[in-house]
Amino acid sequence: MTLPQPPQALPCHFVIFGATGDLSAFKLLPALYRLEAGGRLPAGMSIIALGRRPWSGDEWHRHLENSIRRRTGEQFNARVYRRFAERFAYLAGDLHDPALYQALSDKLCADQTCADTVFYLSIKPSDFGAVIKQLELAGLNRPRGLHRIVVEKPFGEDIESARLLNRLLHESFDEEQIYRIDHYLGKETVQNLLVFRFANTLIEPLWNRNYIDHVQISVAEQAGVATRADYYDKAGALRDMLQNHLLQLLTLVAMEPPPALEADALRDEKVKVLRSIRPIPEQSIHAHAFRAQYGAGSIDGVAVPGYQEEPGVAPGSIAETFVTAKFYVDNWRWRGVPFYLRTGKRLARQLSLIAIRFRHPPQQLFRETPLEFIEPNWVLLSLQPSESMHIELHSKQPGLGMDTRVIRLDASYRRGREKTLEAYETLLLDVMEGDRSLFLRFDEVEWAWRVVDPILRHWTRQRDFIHAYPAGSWGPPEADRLFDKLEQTWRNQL
Ligand SMILES: NC(=O)C1=CN([C@@H]2O[C@H](COP(=O)(O)OP(=O)(O)OC[C@H]3O[C@@H](n4cnc5c(N)ncnc54)[C@H](OP(=O)(O)O)[C@@H]3O)[C@@H](O)[C@H]2O)C=CC1
Ligand SMILES: O=C1O[C@H](COP(=O)(O)O)[C@@H](O)[C@H](O)[C@H]1O
Repeated sequence: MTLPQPPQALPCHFVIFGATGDLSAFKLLPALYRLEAGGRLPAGMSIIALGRRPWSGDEWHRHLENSIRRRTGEQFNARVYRRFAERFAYLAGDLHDPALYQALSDKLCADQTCADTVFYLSIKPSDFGAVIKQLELAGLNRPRGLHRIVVEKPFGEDIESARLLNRLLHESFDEEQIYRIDHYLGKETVQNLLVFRFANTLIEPLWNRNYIDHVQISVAEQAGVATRADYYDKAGALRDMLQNHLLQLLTLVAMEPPPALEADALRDEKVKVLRSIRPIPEQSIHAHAFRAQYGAGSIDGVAVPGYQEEPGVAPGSIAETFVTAKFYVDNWRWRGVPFYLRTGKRLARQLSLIAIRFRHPPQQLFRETPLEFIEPNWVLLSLQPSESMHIELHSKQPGLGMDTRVIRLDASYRRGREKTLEAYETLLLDVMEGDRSLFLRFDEVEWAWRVVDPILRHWTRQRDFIHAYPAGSWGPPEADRLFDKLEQTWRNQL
């Protein structure tokens, strides 16, 4: 799946904006540590962590060590950690303040021979523009063509701001320097979806409206908003998850086989899917999208506060922590097949699952059992916590009668203790090696905004109401109104 890329030198510096935040603590720093442990970080590359907190170097290093220990547990290796920690310097400051960029420039330019830098924007989207402008004003984007900039999702806050952001980026960086990241594309389970579909002649002929009743894509989290309200309260689940991760999954389920497993060929096919999604008319948003916010409840028997009580959440906030939406891909393969997408925080269980439900057989062979009562076939692609793939079929129960039971074929791709790289390890390595294959092209982002923009506009007008669900549930039952048929219900387990 890798396109030949122009050779790019390994970077000398890796700069993280938002290094004190959640993404950094839980995903970026542990991924960099694992790359260090695997001997994959460029020798001599320094890592500059930028945060708002006025921390000393020691305070930063305590935070760094805690983050790594928390994620590595018994795998923590003190020798590797020492080598890793030596790469870091912490710079405190406000990212709107030119003084921060002066201090950064002093650090980066101290060694005149070593220039190539990765700038990683692990901050809220409304701050992306300010950082890009300040980098330009401080001359840190020069010489043009040299550095790389990684921009987290959501890329913008709606279609217009995404276009503006893209224009702004191109004023300072060439397209080859820009890495629009969606870490779901770095997950092996997600990449395996393409292999499952396009390397098996058994599957592909059934993968269409003639055999598939509907598709469900769920990303359910048990975690709440934690310390991320500064970002999340303005984003909400639609921008945070659905516009990017879930729509990317939808495109991979629905796309046509590309002419080659090459980055741009894949992107072209994904864009075709996004372009084929039927626009939701403003007057029927309520039948296609649903939002809600968690209230107090309990997760695994432990009481947890509601969203409104979380630190940093604005009083009376109507940010959605749960969203479900129904889309139709109006093309020859999929017309009439609903794609149900759902994601939420503080749900009953962590479950990221693509569940494909097949149609009932056309003939009622088992006279006592009406067709609607026969369990349909499912293909279940579980992304996490279990990384597995199952196909549910019917088989005869042993005995004299003709009773059937559901059997499951295990099509999981990982055997035993086989290890894989985590998404951020793969993607950070790609950035350092200059490989943009798994990163988004702007038209993908733009078309994805086109899909969700009508929902955002409608919700902005309805600023006064949001449904509620207790933490630890599967969301409000009212959300089921999106299903086209009574027999369609969410699949909440593998
Ligand atoms: N958390 C996750 O699991 C994932 C997050 N992302 C994306 O990563 C980005 C960041 O999210 P997340 O880490 O969760 O958000 P957080 O709110 O946890 O972190 C935001 C970071 O930005 C810094 N910051 C905010 N305002 C300023 C400012 N004015 N000056 C300097 N620094 C500032 C904060 O510094 P300080 O804390 O010191 O105030 C903090 O380091 C978002 O785009 C999100 O979509 C993507 C994938 C997963
Ligand atoms: O992008 C984000 O993703 C995480 C979930 O990522 P996962 O790899 O653990 O599934 C989500 O918690 C976060 O809100 C969002 O910003």
